[in-house]
Amino acid sequence: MRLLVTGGAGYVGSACARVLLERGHEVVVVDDLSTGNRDAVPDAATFVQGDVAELAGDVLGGSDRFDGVLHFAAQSLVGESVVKPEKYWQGNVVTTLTLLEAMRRTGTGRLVFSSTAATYGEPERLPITEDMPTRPTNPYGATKLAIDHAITSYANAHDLAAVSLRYFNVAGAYHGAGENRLVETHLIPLVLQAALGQRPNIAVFGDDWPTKDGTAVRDYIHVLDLAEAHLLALAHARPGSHDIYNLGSGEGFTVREVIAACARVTSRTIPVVDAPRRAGDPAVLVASSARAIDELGWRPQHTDLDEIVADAWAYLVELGDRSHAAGVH
Ligand SMILES: NC(=O)c1ccc[n+]([C@@H]2O[C@H](COP(=O)([O-])OP(=O)(O)OC[C@H]3O[C@@H](n4cnc5c(N)ncnc54)[C@H](O)[C@@H]3O)[C@@H](O)[C@H]2O)c1
Ligand SMILES: O=c1ccn([C@@H]2O[C@H](COP(=O)(O)OP(=O)(O)O[C@H]3O[C@H](CO)[C@H](O)[C@H](O)[C@H]3O)[C@@H](O)[C@H]2O)c(=O)[nH]1
Repeated sequence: MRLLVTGGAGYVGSACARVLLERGHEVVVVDDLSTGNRDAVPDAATFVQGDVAELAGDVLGGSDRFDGVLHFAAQSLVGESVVKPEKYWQGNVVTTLTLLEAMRRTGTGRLVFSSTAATYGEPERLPITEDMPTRPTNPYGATKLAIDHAITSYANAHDLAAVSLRYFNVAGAYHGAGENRLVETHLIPLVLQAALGQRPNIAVFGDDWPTKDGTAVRDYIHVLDLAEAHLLALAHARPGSHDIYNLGSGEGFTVREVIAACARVTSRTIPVVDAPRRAGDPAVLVASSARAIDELGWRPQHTDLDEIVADAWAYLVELGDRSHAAGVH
């Protein structure tokens, strides 16, 4: 297929672009490099630098038709979304509505959208299934939920073939695609940067959550397993239908367990400090991926936390001075 990958210079988008190319697809990446890196875009992809909201019409309307779009481009930091919600409503909802219109006008019929566990908010029970209430606890999750609703109505009214993948916490690395953001807020890369001495310590946000050690629980999914799910979703998408799938490894780890895994894998001492809870964070998020396993035939292969951390560590070590964090203290 000939595919538009928005956000293909970012962490997840660049890993998926690699896997799509490996399977023989043609990939055009549109990315404004606001949080992504030019050198993360695979050489075999065509790269167009700029804002999806401005470029989607022109790119999709070009002489060669696209078979589909994988839409990764987004603002995606929970904490930032609480203090700058306007950036999230504009950058996520308005941008995606523009993309959906460009797809409709150009007859581009297939969409795989990066939704999130953050659409559910604080779950009533665990693991989280797709039929549970969606009550986001932060603007980031609210914007992704609004987009999911918009996609459903485009599928119903305009025959869009759409799949939303609700990722839980993505981690690990694949062939040069890993987490290297200018402003890093995600737990595993921050802990590993502390292990490398690029940061003085890791702050644990809250030790009074209702969990086994008082720190928040998340479900970490390997970026390569996630990429495989995108390929399956592309093949599965049917006109007039919008299917939603949770994607996680199905096991929850506390922040302290993640730090312990990082210490094991790196054999380094990781200085830890306690800090207040982060605004907008739910206590526990653990996925049921049963629907993706049943309907997409998804088989996650890299669910072991130490393996996930080891891949992230190998990426960071190989990155060396090219890491944005190398100069940060
Ligand atoms: N990383 C996770 O744990 C996680 C979990 C759930 C969902 N997601 C979703 O997955 C997607 C990818 O996340 P990521 O972690 O790779 O983030 P990222 O910040 O590494 O990548 C996002 C990419 O999109 C680009 N971008 C943003 N807005 C753009 C715009 N308007 N036009 C063009 N390019 C734009 C950025 O430059 C960046 O390269 C996001 O939609 C995010 O909400 C991520
Ligand atoms: O320095 C830090 C960073 C994070 N945490 C904690 O570690 C856990 C994981 O935090 P991340 O920032 O790594 O990830 P989030 O769970 O906040 O969010 C991630 O997963 C969500 C879905 O679960 C979203 O989709 C979002 O895009 C993605 O960033 C949270 O409890 C957070 O409070 C710390 O204690 N210290």
